Amino acid sequence: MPTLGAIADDFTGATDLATTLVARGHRTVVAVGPDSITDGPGRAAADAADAVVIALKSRTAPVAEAVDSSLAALRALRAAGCRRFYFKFCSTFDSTDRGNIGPVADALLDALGERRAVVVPSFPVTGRTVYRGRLFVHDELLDESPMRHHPLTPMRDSHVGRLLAPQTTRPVRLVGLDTVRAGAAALASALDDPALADALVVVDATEDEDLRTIATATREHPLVTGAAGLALGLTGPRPDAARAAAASGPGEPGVVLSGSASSATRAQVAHGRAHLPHRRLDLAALRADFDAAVGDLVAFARACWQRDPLRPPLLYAVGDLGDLDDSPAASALVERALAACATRLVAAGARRLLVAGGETSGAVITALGVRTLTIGSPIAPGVTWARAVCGDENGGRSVDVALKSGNFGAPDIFTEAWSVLV
Ligand SMILES: Nc1ncnc2c1ncn2[C@@H]1O[C@H](COP(=O)(O)OP(=O)(O)OP(=O)(O)O)[C@@H](O)[C@H]1O
Ligand SMILES: O=C(O)[C@@H](O)C(=O)CO
Repeated sequence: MPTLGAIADDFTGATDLATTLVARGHRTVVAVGPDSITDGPGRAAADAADAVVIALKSRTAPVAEAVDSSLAALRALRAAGCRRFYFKFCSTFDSTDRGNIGPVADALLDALGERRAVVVPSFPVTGRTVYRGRLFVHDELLDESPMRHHPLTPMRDSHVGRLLAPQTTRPVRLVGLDTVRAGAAALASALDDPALADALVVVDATEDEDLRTIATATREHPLVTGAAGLALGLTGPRPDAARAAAASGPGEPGVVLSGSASSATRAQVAHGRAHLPHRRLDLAALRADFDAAVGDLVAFARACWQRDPLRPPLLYAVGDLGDLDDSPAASALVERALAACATRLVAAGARRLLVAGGETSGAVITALGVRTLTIGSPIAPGVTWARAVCGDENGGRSVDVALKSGNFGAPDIFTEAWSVLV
């Protein structure tokens, strides 16, 4: 029976957290939405796990919808037996003045009858650190990093407290690195200070050891919030937690579907364009005749498989920022198109899909009717292969999926990820 329940605000974040939990000794299942673990095989998978991560597509949803789905996830996790909870948001704090990090954290605290929670975006292995409340992405402050230009959540400040304050009804407080470095006991008593009793508390961390200290200091807190880094300090009961074997064999058809406009993905798209057969989504063609435009992309991918099964085609939405279309429906159109490509390509034989972008991954996995994901071979920090069973409407096929966060992975990930799939 699981004891740790996590709610991730997007799908790449869910597999990011799950891969860290597996590495730390938790048998972990990723469930697609709260309903996936209420009965059937999803329920059985949850019962056999130490940790369950529920993947939501709530990061950029309307606030009320994000709150409702997060509360539904909390109810499902409690019903499954979980006693501690982890709200996983993005390591670059992707959100707007309205939310959804603050409103979801507030709602989860209220539902648990709790008053305060730590807020820990730091994830040093991917370059995210927090010092004096400012979030850095490698050497740059968040608002000076390419996250400034994100199509859905442009990050125009780097002070986590200032980003969070307009989103929450609670006061926002900061606990600095000096307190963290004083050790878990000192940090625990600092967090128990009555001045922080009702607050969301942003905690500095620049190294993995800081995250382990924060995890130890908060081990009695029913709710923690953060990126995946905090899970480094959560030791599970099974150091040998197994990883799923691949569903597909080498040479079986694969595809890269990229809807991300993030800078790391743009470098990966550039590398992919140099080494893989590729096509960019044509938004005008999709608007004019959606089915025909998707049909062209699918036909292209199938022809690529026939020519060279070892070089998966790359279907991508953004090569450079000039490709971005700022009309309101463009992002939904791209998500719908890549999701339609995924279902049609799986029907045509695709067994391995590398998807770039959290929203994009949510659209693809939902369209495939996947209910649970089992973590397989790791690819890069925060990126892993996972084994998924498609819904009956997609033939119930088992496929391998890698859900890559927009800003994770080396430039050659689209060509190199396949070699670790065993
Ligand atoms: N050409 C385009 N014009 C407008 N919107 C686009 C275009 N291409 C992609 N998008 C949209 O941009 C959004 C990118 O978000 P997504 O979460 O998929 O990537 P990301 O933010 O880089 O990833 P992550 O959340 O994992 O960091 C998607 O909604 C996608 O549909
Ligand atoms: O924390 C991160 O950066 C990622 O897991 C993520 O949330 C990507 O969308």
